[in-house]
Amino acid sequence: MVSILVGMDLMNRAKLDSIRNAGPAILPSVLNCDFGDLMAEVDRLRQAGAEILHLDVMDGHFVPNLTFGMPIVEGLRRHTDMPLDVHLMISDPLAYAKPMVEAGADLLTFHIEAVSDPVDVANKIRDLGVGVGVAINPATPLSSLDVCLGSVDMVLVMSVQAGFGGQSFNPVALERIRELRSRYPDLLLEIDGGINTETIGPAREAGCDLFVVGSAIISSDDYTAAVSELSDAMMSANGGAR
Ligand SMILES: O=C(CO)[C@@H](O)[C@H](O)COP(=O)(O)O
Ligand SMILES: [Co+2]
Repeated sequence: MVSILVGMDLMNRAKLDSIRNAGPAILPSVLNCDFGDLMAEVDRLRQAGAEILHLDVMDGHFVPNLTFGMPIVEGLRRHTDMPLDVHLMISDPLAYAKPMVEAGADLLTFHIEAVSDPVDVANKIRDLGVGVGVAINPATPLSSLDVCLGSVDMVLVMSVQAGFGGQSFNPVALERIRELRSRYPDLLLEIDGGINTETIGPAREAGCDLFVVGSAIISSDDYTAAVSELSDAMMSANGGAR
């Protein structure tokens, strides 16, 4: 069991490096895809050029929406070698961190609003051998992250209130990305919510590395065209804020 865990840790750390080196990158969220055809949806996203998957885990308690847990993550892990970026919108991230890692998560992100001791949560997730991220909702003061920024690999700046796909982009996220980028030049920054061809460029100019996109891809009839248009908008923006 120990050697299996050690092997899994090495694999997860390698995937974390590939996430870190992928930026700037588009991460499709499967939240609004066809769950009756999930693995084919993942194949379509992969063929469209996606390299990392973003998985939105919601518990119906921290957010008023319920999605999926370890069995789906584990099924996706067996189906694809893409790194799995797991966004935990749950009230008790430590209760599920180890099972999520065992299911195949490569990067586990908890919400700052959900925990009382974010340093302890970050350290315990890191000890599982995966990358650790902290997410912040638009209404939460950015200063609440200060205590744990030295303990995480990534900050996920929410550009919508966590809970649902298809919401409108909140530009407060751009100010936050700018501020975090200027204070922490090497910190991995991800943005999530309302990212489309209009918003991805400004987010890159603000200094963001990873761009989660749900409905702007999934509501398209042609995932390849959607990813390509997003990629063009992302790459033509000046990412020099870093
Ligand atoms: O975490 C969330 C929502 O809480 C996201 O990952 C959404 O799934 C992104 O969807 P769009 O806003 O791009 O439709
Ligand atoms: Co998300």
